[in-house]
Amino acid sequence: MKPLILASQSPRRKQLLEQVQLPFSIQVSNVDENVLEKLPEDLVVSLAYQKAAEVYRQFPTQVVLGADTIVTAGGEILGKPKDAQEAKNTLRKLSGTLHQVLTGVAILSEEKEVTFVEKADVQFFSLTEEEIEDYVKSGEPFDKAGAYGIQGIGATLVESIRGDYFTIVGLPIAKVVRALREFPIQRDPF
Ligand SMILES: Cc1cn([C@H]2C[C@H](O)[C@@H](COP(=O)(O)OP(=O)(O)OP(=O)(O)O)O2)c(=O)[nH]c1=O
Repeated sequence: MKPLILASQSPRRKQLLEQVQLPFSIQVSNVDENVLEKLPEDLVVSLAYQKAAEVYRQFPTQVVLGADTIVTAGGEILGKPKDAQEAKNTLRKLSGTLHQVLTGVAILSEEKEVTFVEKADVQFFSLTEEEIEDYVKSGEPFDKAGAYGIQGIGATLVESIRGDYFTIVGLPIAKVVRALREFPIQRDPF
């Protein structure tokens, strides 16, 4: 049985793995996220794979989990905003729209590799300029794809969702746990 490593600096991903009581450690990967695949589905899987692969190269006897989340709206990929201006522009684009959140997952081990992508639809309320300004001032948008966090103040921007809530937060935890059952990890509480 092998230890599980989460190749992520995301506090949300850490929390979700803790929530299901899987023992794991964290090794942060340093992947250049500017790689541009044509399809959003390919892009998130490729980024998740690269994050996991970088850590797996250093710990080839363990099982490594990587993930990546992006938002797509009107054919555009909206990643993490670089500054307040970009955060505001992103939120203006999402205002009143139905958009998609995609999370790619990659699990690597000596025995096998699994990759998959999960999608959720999110309908935003129409946002006022004041609402956008206030939200950006809160600082919450900066480390988040699409410049919002549904698990935080961003919850007030969301009218409805279709799909797995946890895909939006950054890790479709049920599918991840199910996929991990195929791997020889140290302890499966289920
Ligand atoms: C849409 C949305 C995104 N996010 C977050 C999840 C991800 O952490 C982040 C997207 O950035 P990612 O590049 O997927 O992940 P990360 O840089 O935070 O961490 P790492 O690469 O080390 O794994 O956006 C939320 O927390 N809530 C949301 O509602």
